[in-house]
Amino acid sequence: MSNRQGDYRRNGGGAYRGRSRSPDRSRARDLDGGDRFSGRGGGRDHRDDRDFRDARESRDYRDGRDRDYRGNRDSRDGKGNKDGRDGRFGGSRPDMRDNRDYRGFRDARDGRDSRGDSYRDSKYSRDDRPRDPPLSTSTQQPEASGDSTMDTDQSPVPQRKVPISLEELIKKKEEEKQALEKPKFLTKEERAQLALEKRSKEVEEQRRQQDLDRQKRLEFDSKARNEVVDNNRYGYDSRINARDKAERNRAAGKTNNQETEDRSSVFLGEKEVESVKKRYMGIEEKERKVRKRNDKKFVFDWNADDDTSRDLNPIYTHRHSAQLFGRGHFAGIELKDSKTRDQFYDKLMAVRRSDSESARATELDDLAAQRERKVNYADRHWSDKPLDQMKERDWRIFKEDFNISCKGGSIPNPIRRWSESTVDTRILTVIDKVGYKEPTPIQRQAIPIGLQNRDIIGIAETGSGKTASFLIPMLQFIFDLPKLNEENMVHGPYALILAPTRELAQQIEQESLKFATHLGFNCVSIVGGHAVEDQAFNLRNGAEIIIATPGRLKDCLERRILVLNQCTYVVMDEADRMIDMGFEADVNFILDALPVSNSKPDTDEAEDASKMTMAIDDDSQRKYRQTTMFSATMPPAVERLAKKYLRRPAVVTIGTAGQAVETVEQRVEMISDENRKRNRLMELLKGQFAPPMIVFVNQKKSCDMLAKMINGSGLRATTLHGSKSQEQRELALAQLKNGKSDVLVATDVAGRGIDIQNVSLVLNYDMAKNIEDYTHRIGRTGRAGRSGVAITFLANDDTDVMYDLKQMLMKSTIATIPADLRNHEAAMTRGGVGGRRRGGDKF
Ligand SMILES: Nc1ncnc2c1ncn2[C@@H]1O[C@H](COP(=O)(O)OP(=O)(O)OP(=O)(O)O)[C@@H](O)[C@H]1O
Repeated sequence: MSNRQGDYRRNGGGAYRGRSRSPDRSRARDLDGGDRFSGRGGGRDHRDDRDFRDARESRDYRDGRDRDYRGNRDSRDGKGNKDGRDGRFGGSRPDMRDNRDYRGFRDARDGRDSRGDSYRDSKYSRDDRPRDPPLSTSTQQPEASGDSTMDTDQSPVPQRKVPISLEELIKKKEEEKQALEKPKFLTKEERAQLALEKRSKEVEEQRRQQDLDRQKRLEFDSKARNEVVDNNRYGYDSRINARDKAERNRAAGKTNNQETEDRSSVFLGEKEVESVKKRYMGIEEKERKVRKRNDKKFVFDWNADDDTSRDLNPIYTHRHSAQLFGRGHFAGIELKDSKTRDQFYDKLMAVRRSDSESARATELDDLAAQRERKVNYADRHWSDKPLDQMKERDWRIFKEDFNISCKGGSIPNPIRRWSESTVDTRILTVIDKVGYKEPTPIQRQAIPIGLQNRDIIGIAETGSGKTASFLIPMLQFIFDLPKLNEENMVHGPYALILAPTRELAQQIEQESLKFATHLGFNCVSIVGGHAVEDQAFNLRNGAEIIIATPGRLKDCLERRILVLNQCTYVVMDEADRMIDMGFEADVNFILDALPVSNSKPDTDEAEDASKMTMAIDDDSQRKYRQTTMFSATMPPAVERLAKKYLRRPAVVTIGTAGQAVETVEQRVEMISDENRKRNRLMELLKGQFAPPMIVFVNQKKSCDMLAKMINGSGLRATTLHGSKSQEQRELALAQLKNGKSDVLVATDVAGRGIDIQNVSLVLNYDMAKNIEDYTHRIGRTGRAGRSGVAITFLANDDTDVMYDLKQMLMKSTIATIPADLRNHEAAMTRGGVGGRRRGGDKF
């Protein structure tokens, strides 16, 4: 055993060498173990002793944290432990590292000294294994040693503390430093412990800081209190007192709310307190006003007492109100008013003035009064002024009063009364006889224009007297022409009036006859439904005025029954309707049959009244042809006709073009079901309305059917539509006019121009196909200033016209729009059929 030990010892200092030379793993363990053994058994060997001490220290160290570290390191990256570098296990051979790894892992797991394990792993048996030296001392000897030196040092050596060398100390420190720098593995408990310590330190620091702050605040408060004593004389004491009081209250156990109220009342006004409460305490809110559909137009979200500005600021309680009197005066101040207020000064001045000064003052007063009289005179209403004193401003006001608007150059002033017009007195006499006291608006403006021989487009609401507005200038025009005789009557009439329907043509004839018979003029109507021969017979004596429907007139012209060689005055009544009915070609044919020698030039001369009223040439009395168009509606389709045949026309519009007359109350009922319509029709006809009444339908067969039904109910009904004979049509109208019928059931044939007195109700059993026809239909009532009612049954199919109808009802002040129509999808946007613009006005 000693030999073996000796062998080992000889190899002791060269552990590395021995290991490197021994690839065998078991041998390496032997060498390793031997090396360690000899090192410890070095006894007095200086180095060995140190080694021993190191080993002891190392063991102590290992028992502590290093063991964990080592175990961790070993198990983590498989590298050799620190002891290996000391040479005790040394070497970098992989086999050895494996061995160390295993040991390190086990150490970490068991928490035992790895050295013992190394011994166990060595080839030494239990008996041969050297004993561990006691930890407390370094003097114990190894159990065996093959070294002679050891043998000689058998006697106990007095213990001597050898100071550690400087190099080793540095090395040791270096190692410790490295160890500290390396990452340390901490158990969960240790980490928790560290976190607790850290937190407690933070809490401690916070408390310390709070104490410091509190201390500072107390110091500040006491300092401020001292200052407040000085400030009392400046009035700050009340605020401080309030705060003190609040503190006292708090001390006395008052509630927070009471306290806040007390404080608020000191600093804030009542309103402010309320608003603060509302903001922070959620005080109950006033209910917000919900605006109802039928409420007044302007509804505000606030009440008058919601205005807090008055209460908050005394400045606003006595507001200054601007003293402005009357508009139109300089700086808004009326001199008259200020004069009366200055009477005091006037009296004072009168007392103080000398005689000469008083005389001068009187003179000045007279001048002022004179000036005032002049101003007052000039400011008179147009109705108080003679014609020659009418100013431009007066005419403007006059036109505004009658809703007259004109387009075109050199438009003459309107007529205020019949006597002021330049119309022949014989005509005026007839006007008086007919009973037209005052001219209607369209007559006021269209007659003077017509008298200037200007072309006119006249647009005025239904029943507004358009017939007379073209008839009167026409009569005047004919007056200036040579009397019709045997010679010139073969050249045809002087004037031609075209109308879309026979009824309208005949009605115009009757109206014309009122005037013409008195004036000695002859009027003849040429309409369909009557024998051409009869009409030719009527023309045997010639006629100054012919009223015709385009179709029959064309027929007559083609058959040479009539010629238009001297026709110089042309009227197209309801021109839009003629085009609608497809008469445009016929109208063109007729107008082309007029002589071209007297057509007006398309220059500014056409607007020159002096030139247009004169004869074209000196040797004859021929005049320029005058062409006019009149209707209540004037859609753009008429523009083509107007452009071709009218020269520089003056466009006169009364009110808004296409608008229904304001005297008609329009009502709409949404009914689609036929049975309901019939029931409602009977209910209305037998209700509040007095005869005559007119019911409009869209189909001829509906006319007869409804008339039968109405007749069955006890009312007397008659019908008017295109399939009736002319006699039946005329009879129907005559019966309604003379009261033999109560109800006229008609198609649109009766929609235009038919003038029956006192029609109380127009009922659109079927809605008209377009808004123009609707306007004319409802215009059969409320004529010549009288009032009437128009009721329309609107079906869901009438989508094409809903938008225009809604717009028309909205414009009227006395119309009611049902919710069904107001909210109907088709009433929201313009519909229209075939791209045609509805209700438009080009002129
Ligand atoms: N100045 C007037 N004073 C009183 N009544 C008048 C006046 N002018 C016309 N009238 C009467 O007013 C009614 C309507 O006149 P007229 O038929 O000419 O109207 P309108 O505008 O042509 O109507 P519509 O557009 O329906 O054809 C007639 O009965 C007519 O006698």
